[in-house]
Amino acid sequence: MPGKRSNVISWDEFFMRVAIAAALRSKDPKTQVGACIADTNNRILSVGYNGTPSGINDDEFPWGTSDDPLFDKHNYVIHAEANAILNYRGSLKDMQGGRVYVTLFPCQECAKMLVQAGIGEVVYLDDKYEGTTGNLVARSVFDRCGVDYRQIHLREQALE
Ligand SMILES: O=c1ccn([C@H]2C[C@H](O)[C@@H](COP(=O)(O)O)O2)c(=O)[nH]1
Ligand SMILES: [Zn+2]
Repeated sequence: MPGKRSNVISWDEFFMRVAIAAALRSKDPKTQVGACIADTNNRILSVGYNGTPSGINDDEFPWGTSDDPLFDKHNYVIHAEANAILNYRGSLKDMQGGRVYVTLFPCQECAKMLVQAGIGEVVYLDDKYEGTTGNLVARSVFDRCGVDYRQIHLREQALE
């Protein structure tokens, strides 16, 4: 009888790859973000990526930044973490102590939302806004609210 495969990917890697797959759906030409929420039993609860509100066609949306707030994408886009929380159709109680896997360290608004959703740990890939005010506030929110956060790095993985 053949033995079982042993070189399977870890839960961390699995959920982060799901978050990456979600980010691939993003129409933002500069920054694509994906989020995957897993519960304490390693079940995926929800997934999201940064995109426009459902009433705005993301194919026709002007995806730039502008001095005019009405034409700046930042004022319209729903962040990946927010979409992951909002996409969940079950009870928010299910997220208590769960983990969110994000391809980019959350902004301060998402940090507050993740705390309120009951997320216990943030696992992230990229931190390209490290050191900015929003990034420092987000870390402060997590620190004050007892939410752990850690960065992971993915290795190349082919199916064998
Ligand atoms: O917590 C976050 C922070 C940002 N995003 C999204 C929102 C925007 O679509 C991009 C950021 O655009 P920049 O041009 O890099 O400022 O990332 C998110 O989903 N979650
Ligand atoms: Zn955000």
